Amino acid sequence: MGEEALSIQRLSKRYGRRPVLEGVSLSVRLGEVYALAGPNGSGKTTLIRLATGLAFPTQGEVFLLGEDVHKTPAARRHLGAVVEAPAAFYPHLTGRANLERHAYLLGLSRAEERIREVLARLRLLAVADQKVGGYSLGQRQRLGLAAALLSDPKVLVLDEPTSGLDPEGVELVHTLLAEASREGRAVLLSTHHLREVSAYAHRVGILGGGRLLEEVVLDGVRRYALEVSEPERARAFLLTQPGVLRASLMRGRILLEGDPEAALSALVREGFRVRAFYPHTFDLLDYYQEKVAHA
Ligand SMILES: Nc1ncnc2c1ncn2[C@@H]1O[C@H](COP(=O)(O)OP(=O)(O)OP(=O)(O)O)[C@@H](O)[C@H]1O
Repeated sequence: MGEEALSIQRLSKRYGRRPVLEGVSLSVRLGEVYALAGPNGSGKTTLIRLATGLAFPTQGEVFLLGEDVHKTPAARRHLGAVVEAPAAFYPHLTGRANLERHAYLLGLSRAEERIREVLARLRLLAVADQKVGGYSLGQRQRLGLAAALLSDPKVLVLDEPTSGLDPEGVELVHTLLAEASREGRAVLLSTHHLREVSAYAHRVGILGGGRLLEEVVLDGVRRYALEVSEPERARAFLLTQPGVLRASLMRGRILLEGDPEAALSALVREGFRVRAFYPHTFDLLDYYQEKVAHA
């Protein structure tokens, strides 16, 4: 993971007397995808708008590659963003013409090739020369993403990029996010789709009551659950075995990190009865519901 690209520091926002965000700090590195989750009204969109410099905080700062986005408007040159769904386009212009206009406003010269590239990436070439007024919600959403990528930004900020998309569109966005990460971009996005988040995000921040309740690191480590006789003794035994990195007890089961085959055969050799053995997937949705319920 690269250097810190987006840094949100002690951000607070009030509307009138009503606090919407209170002292939220987080940062996203180059190559990292950070997903914001939280119930309706928890402040995700507000945070995203503040992060892009479109709204001003009551307190706190936002830095894009070291530049304060609210004090130095030029900091936004590092940024590609979709902050409303669907993004606003001229309905009487074609998708391509909308992107040409966007490129002109961004000051991009000789943008035709780049426009073709982002249209292809978002699978919009077939409708590129049709008026946006006739686009489906999903096509409009994808055009928003194409516009966000146009300037080849280091930082992408996306408010619910998969909302309104069909399963194929959702898959396309996931691929795009994974690519963005490989290309070294930093991505901050908001989402309600927690079961999918582990497919593309490195970290998830859970917002509740205007605060960042927790950050969950999705480290991609494979874990296995073992149901075995005498779990405590089996755990202690496993910890002595080569190839076992970690073994912990979780509601009567063993949670294992390490070589699953070596662990399994060692247990059987030692005479433990293994009743079940399966990949353990961290259930972010369960975890999230528990966090939000206790917030
Ligand atoms: N311009 C505004 N003026 C007054 N209150 C606002 C304004 N914008 C947002 N709010 C309030 O701030 C709170 C947070 O809203 P926000 O849209 O950021 O939440 P969210 O987490 O994005 O919700 P959702 O999941 O529904 O998109 C809400 O209670 C909302 O009513």
